[in-house]
Amino acid sequence: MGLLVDGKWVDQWYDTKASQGKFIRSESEFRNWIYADSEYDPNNANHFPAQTGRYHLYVSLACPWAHRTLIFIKLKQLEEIISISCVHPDMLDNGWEFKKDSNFKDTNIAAGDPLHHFDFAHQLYTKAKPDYSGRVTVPILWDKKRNTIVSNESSEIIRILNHAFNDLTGNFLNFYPADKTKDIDTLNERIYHTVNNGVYKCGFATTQKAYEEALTPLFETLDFLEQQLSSSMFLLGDEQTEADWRLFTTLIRFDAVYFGHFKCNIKRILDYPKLNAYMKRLYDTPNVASTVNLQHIKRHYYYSHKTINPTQVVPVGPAKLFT
Ligand SMILES: N[C@@H](CCC(=O)N[C@@H](CS)C(=O)NCC(=O)O)C(=O)O
Repeated sequence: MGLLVDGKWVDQWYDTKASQGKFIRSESEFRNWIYADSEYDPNNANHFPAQTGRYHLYVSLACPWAHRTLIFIKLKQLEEIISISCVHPDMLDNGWEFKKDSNFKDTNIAAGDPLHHFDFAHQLYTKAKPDYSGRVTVPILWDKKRNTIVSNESSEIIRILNHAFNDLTGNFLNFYPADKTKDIDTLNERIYHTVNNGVYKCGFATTQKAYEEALTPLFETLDFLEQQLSSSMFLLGDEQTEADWRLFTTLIRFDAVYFGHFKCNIKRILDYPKLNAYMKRLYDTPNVASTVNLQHIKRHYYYSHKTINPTQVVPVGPAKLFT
């Protein structure tokens, strides 16, 4: 685990000393946008045009943020428009790596970097910006034409995928409809801070206080969501929205990883009847189950985070995720 400093790779774990043991996530750096023809402005350097075959999405099958983008590729039927490949689950001294490994083959997604044949994801960042300083994260949405990173911010990549390529795919499913944007944003805000990032705040905390300060709101939100789901199929009624998919990728990792490895162990998702049934409903959405790779998920967290799990032993359980 490390980061780039002025374009040079430095192997360094998260620094929590300056923040009283708290894990603080850094902001994503590449924040450009892809637009459909009618909205694209060629004079704006932050605009990229929606085109078939032009973009490549680098994901980790272990990563909940990258997982959102992969789910949107499936929901929006973008496989023929955007190519995809995945990194190796182990994120060690060199950060994310592209090495191919028959032990971690995914039947749905090719491994490696088919565009540049790089060894490490940090090489993509320095190709896009030679003096880049910051973390090297996935997902990475790459433009093959301008040879640069369009975006490395999953919340924005899913908004792009939700809309920009509609005319090319003919898929007009909208997970961020105009009449629900306020409610989605409100839910996203709470779920991001207390659940999506909340589990990381628990897991990467280096003081008891910082850990407990993250644990309490995490379970308050899970209790709230259990209530919320007592009267509807999805978080905002009987139609899926972006908020559901942002929550799903954390829920599906919870019992297998966050409960043990990140010490989020007041309750499992299995102990929440409504949340568990909801997670199964989302999992059963066509083409979604194929995006869930528990082998990559468990291996990544337990093997890569040596400060939390120095033996790197990966647990065998849980026996089941669904009731
Ligand atoms: N805000 C980013 C966060 C992405 C992120 O933190 N990804 C993790 C993997 S789960 C990562 O690549 N971490 C590497 C690091 O922090 O050095 C997003 O949502 O896209």
